[in-house]
Amino acid sequence: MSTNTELIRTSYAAFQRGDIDAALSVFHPDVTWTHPNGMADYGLGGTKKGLDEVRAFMARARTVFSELRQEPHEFLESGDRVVVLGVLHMRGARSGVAGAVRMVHSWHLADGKVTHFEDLHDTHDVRRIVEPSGPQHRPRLDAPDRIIDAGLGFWTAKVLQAAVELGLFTELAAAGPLEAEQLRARLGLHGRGLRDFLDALVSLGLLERDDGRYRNLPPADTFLDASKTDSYIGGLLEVASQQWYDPWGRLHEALRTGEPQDNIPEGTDGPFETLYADPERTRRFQRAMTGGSTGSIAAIIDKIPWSRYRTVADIGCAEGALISRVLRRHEHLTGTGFDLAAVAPYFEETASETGVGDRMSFQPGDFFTDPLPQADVIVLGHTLHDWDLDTKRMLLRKAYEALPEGGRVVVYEALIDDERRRNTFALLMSLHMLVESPSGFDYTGADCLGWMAEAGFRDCYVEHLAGPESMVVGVK
Ligand SMILES: C[S@@+](CC[C@H](N)C(=O)[O-])C[C@H]1O[C@@H](n2cnc3c(N)ncnc32)[C@H](O)[C@@H]1O
Repeated sequence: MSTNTELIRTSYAAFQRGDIDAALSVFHPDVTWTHPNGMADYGLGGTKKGLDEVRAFMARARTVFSELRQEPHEFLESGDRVVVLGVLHMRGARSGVAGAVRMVHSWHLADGKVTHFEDLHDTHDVRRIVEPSGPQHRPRLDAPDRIIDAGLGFWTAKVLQAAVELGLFTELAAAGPLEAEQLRARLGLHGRGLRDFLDALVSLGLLERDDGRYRNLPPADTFLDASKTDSYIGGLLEVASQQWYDPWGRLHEALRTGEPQDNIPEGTDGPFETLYADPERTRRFQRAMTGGSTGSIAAIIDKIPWSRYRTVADIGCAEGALISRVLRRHEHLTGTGFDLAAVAPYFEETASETGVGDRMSFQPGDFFTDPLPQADVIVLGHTLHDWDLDTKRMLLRKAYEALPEGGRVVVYEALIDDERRRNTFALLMSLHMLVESPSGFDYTGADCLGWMAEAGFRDCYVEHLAGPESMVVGVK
């Protein structure tokens, strides 16, 4: 190994031990140290010159982060430069929120001393950790109008769901701007309430109206046009309307009895077998899962170091959105979708439509009775939350058994924040499990880190993905 890389490794090791003097001993007294400008709000951005300024920077960093750990993964050396790829694990001092952010460190050396260091990372991700009042945190209900708005939240929900179920956005995407009367005829509507319905969607920022003609705004065009299969999320709203709305109407009953409210007759099979007995509901559910996972999948494609791995298995893969999208971006990978046999036709459809069918295959199975498929990376998306604690732990144990040394498990879903006071969506998702499943519940990143450690995983971390969702990653 070259001396430059060795030198830098010792600096990381010293920093990890908290031995700042040793960490800085490899730096030239006139070193320049550059941090992203986006961190200037916390007194950290810009370029520092000389060891005193670097020490002051580190002291400042300790007031912003109560924990800061660098996990270097790759050292790429070229001449007098070393570039290090890795992950920064941090906890916001004020927020208490922990998370991980990808980092690129660029080191310049001359005569065995570091002359310039630059830390590159996405400051937007850091902001979510330092100031957790981002999209996960809904406005507090601190005024009568806000309380009423939240209490009547189902009005907005039903307008959105009806628009999706009627195919309004898909029609507008295909036909271009249409007058209310044209929409009435094309969608087979009565006409009463139509203008209010369309203008409500204008007020919500999904439609625009010019000279009496309605058109999709970009969010509706991208996410609610069913013909854009890669970005469509409306499947989730269809299921919300047709399957979840009624049971949620009996939330109070679920809280009284602890029983799910989805009308599954007692003594029938598990929730998924009952759901999959009906092909129409099965198809709808598959589309809903894809819709709900689209944002997180896009982030996972970038946030796992896929170049180090050759195979990926998605446990509870539904129609295969994750496998097909990861494989499309990372052409060296092959993937296995593992799910109940009833899901096979929908997975095969995805395989044939996405152009990566030769690299993805379906393995039917039941994770209660079968081992999981062997792969370098095993993904469990929105799967642990369906089940009780013993099953969650059992699935992580099985994932550990199926991975090679160095392989990764990736668990992703809406994680409740560790203090259980911010991520409203994740808390509501857990109530959704109450209403929809016999024993499921959502959990915090800290909970999952604990279960992973019990299963034997090391170097575990939590990283934000999209909206209210995060992933927990562990290495075998
Ligand atoms: C909530 S969905 C999540 C789907 C997908 N991973 C996602 O995030 O969009 C749970 C998945 O677990 C699958 N599943 C349920 N019970 C299973 C079992 N016993 N064995 C294998 N898969 C199962 C379901 O069929 C479903 O596809």
